[in-house]
Amino acid sequence: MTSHTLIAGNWKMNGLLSSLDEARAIAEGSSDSVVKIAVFPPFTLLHAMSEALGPDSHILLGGQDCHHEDNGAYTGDVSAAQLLDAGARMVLLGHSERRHGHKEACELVALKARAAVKAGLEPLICVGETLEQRKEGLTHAVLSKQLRDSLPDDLIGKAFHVSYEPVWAIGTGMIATDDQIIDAFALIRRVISERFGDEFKPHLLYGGSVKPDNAAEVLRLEGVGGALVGGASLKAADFLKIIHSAPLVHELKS
Ligand SMILES: O=C[C@H](O)COP(=O)(O)O
Repeated sequence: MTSHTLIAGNWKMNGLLSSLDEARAIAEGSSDSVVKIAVFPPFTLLHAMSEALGPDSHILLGGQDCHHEDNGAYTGDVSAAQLLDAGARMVLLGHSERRHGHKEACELVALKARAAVKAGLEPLICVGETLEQRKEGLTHAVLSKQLRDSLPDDLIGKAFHVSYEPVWAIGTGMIATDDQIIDAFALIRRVISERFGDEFKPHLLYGGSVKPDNAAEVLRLEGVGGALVGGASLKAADFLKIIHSAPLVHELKS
């Protein structure tokens, strides 16, 4: 069974209205690609980007986080329904910059995932170990716990994606080795199929220092269904090179 490769760009806290030109250039430069493409701009650009790309754009937009409640007195937060209203179809959850920077626990990520699917968004849930945890031989234990506790039962039968992002590979230029990625993906596939059944095969992405010059190698690895790209998604020229180096489809392994 095959699925379209998903290349997702996380702009993090980068981008002003003037950056919409990059989004337009990404759309124009990938109009003939069947690779699934997603961009996660900051909240401030979501609606403007949706308008700039138009209602029939092949670029899927997503929020970088959402609150777990539908609405209420949560200053500074954004609900899943508000993301949808602004043009999002997806939402990033459990990114390590939130798990570590904002001390978000797995249980909170699970509540957010529940709110996301309830609103009709596809969650892209991130998991990954720190360098210390890897050195201590805890990678499998950490990934298993994050997957077990961050993925609610509400995801059963819903479209969602998981990205393996070793924390030490994010923004460092130090991409994980092929063996490390293959090993982590085998574990992630096993935990997800134990939890949701063999039939269920979400997109599994790799994230962490994916660049135009290493994307093709990562994306050809067994079971890698796409990439979550940070820094190299900010410039259309770089992001397009990654999109064009991706296989159009990949095998879904059980
Ligand atoms: O969400 C994206 C990841 O954090 C990867 O970021 P990076 O490509 O800048 O290393």
